[in-house]
Amino acid sequence: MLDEQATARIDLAKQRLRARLLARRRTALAALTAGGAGTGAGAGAGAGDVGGLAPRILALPEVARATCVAAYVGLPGEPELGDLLDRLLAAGTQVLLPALRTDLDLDFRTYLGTLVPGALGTREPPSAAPVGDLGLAGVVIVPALAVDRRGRRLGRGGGSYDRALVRVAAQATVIAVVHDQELLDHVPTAPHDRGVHLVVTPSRILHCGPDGVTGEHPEPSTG
Ligand SMILES: Nc1nc2c(c(=O)[nH]1)N(C=O)[C@@H](CNc1ccc(C(=O)N[C@@H](CCC(=O)O)C(=O)O)cc1)CN2
Ligand SMILES: Nc1ncnc2c1ncn2[C@@H]1O[C@H](COP(=O)(O)OP(=O)(O)OP(=O)(O)O)[C@@H](O)[C@H]1O
Repeated sequence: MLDEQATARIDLAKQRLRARLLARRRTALAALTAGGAGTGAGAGAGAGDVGGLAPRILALPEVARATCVAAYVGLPGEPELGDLLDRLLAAGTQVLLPALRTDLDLDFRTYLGTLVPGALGTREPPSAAPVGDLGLAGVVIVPALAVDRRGRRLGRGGGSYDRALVRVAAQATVIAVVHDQELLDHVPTAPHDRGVHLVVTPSRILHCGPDGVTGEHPEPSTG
């Protein structure tokens, strides 16, 4: 266990980093909007990610073989996921999406093609959509503000995903999606923070382990 001072130091480091990363996303989004590129499908518009990450995520073997994938609906400033959710559905994959509860914990509901507005600017399956069991997802795709090469993840600060990821099966693959410049050398984390196995950016796919990157596509020397 960390003492109170150590925990406070980590929290402060996270808060500062979060503020910097969110400011950068806002600036990039403003520049994109000012440039007339539009805001994508109304959510998830990200600087320069035209076309989205869907094809590369769908081509991952872990995703291709999963019968149930938990994902999320993009928010403005996040990397553009394109039509990932609908393509998963079309492939016959069960898709679970988060619905934000008032305590900031997440329910996961089955995506059946419709979304309604949720809290804090999110969009979620309607409340009538069947609740899904996150423990049955073979792949869990999570949003992040930053990730490091060991798979340590910084979220928006609600602890939503830290709590949700506790419910994920041990053998599931957790994938974080960030912009290239949000792949950092070090992300401050506390013991409760849950790491990720794979990081997808608009130009790279990294496999992370406790000692750092264990594999990369494309290989750095060939890229
Ligand atoms: N795409 C996506 N979905 C997600 C998350 C996320 O980070 N990204 N979350 C990760 O945990 C949860 C939602 N948590 C959130 C936490 C804060 C804000 C937020 O700061 N929103 C803006 C706009 C608010 C509004 O429009 O009302 C803000 O408060 O300034 C949004 C979602 C679940 N779904
Ligand atoms: N498993 C948990 N159960 C209860 N509270 C938790 C849990 N994990 C984290 N928290 C609390 O949530 C708050 C935010 O945590 P943290 O800064 O790690 O969020 P984050 O990982 O950046 O955000 P998120 O998980 O929402 O993407 C902290 O006060 C933390 O104590």
